[in-house]
Amino acid sequence: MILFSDLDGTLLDHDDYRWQAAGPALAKLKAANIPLVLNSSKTMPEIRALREELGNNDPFIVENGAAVVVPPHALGNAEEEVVNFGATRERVLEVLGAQRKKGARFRGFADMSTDELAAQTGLDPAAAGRAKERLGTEPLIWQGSEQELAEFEAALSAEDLRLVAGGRFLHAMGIFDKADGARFLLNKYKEQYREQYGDGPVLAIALGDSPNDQQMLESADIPVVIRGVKSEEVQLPSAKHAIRSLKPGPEGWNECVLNLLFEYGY
Ligand SMILES: O=C(O)[C@@H](COP(=O)(O)O)O[C@H]1O[C@H](CO)[C@@H](O)[C@H](O)[C@H]1O
Repeated sequence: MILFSDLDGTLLDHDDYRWQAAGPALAKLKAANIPLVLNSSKTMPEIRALREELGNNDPFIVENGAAVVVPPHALGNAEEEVVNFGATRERVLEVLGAQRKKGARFRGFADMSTDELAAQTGLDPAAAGRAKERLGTEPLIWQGSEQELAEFEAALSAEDLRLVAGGRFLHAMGIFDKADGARFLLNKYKEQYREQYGDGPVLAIALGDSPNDQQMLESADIPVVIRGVKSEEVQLPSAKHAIRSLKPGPEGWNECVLNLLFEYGY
């Protein structure tokens, strides 16, 4: 069994970013040696800081799938490996700049000071600084009309970029998503398990709360939609053993993961 989890609004509370309500399920996963792959639109420095807090040593996926990081000693790697997907942030910012010149109205992380971003998100200034260290995506607040947004999306698409909605921001990025990173790691885990234990099913569970989690949820064997500000916009893949949490954020995460662990005999 492998878990892929979104962060904001899923493992972390939407407002105060705390994960502690998920403590019991996190402890049980660790005791059972089940990998927990953090898969978020957050940046590499943000996720590194959280992994340290959680004592998590598993691979992780940053910026909506812009890069996968396999740490040393995971999946047979001696050294850290970073695999990049899609466009670079320079390319994203270049296209956004050109759109702004044509009249698109938005405010992105690159336009905000650390203090402004902290005020906007409720992150403390150090954490807001880590959120600004991006490599392949640009979160933004749209300030134009719905009609202008549709035109903006079409213009990005002509440049092989797209917009994906997180809980707070729209993310301008290349043509990749959280599912690409999850599939990449799942295949690596399957190879490793085959070598260690022979052929056998590996159950992939994915937890998320927003439209930017849709593809990751669809690619999992068990999609778990955590209740949150945008979770009604997430479609449950009907052919699967899908779950919606009753409680929001880390409380819902805790309940669903404990139930699944029990159901699968852990
Ligand atoms: O768009 C958003 O609401 C969140 C979504 O993050 P998840 O993919 O849900 O972990 O991500 C952005 O905002 C966060 C602060 O609220 C930052 O920490 C992230 O770096 C940024 O991508």
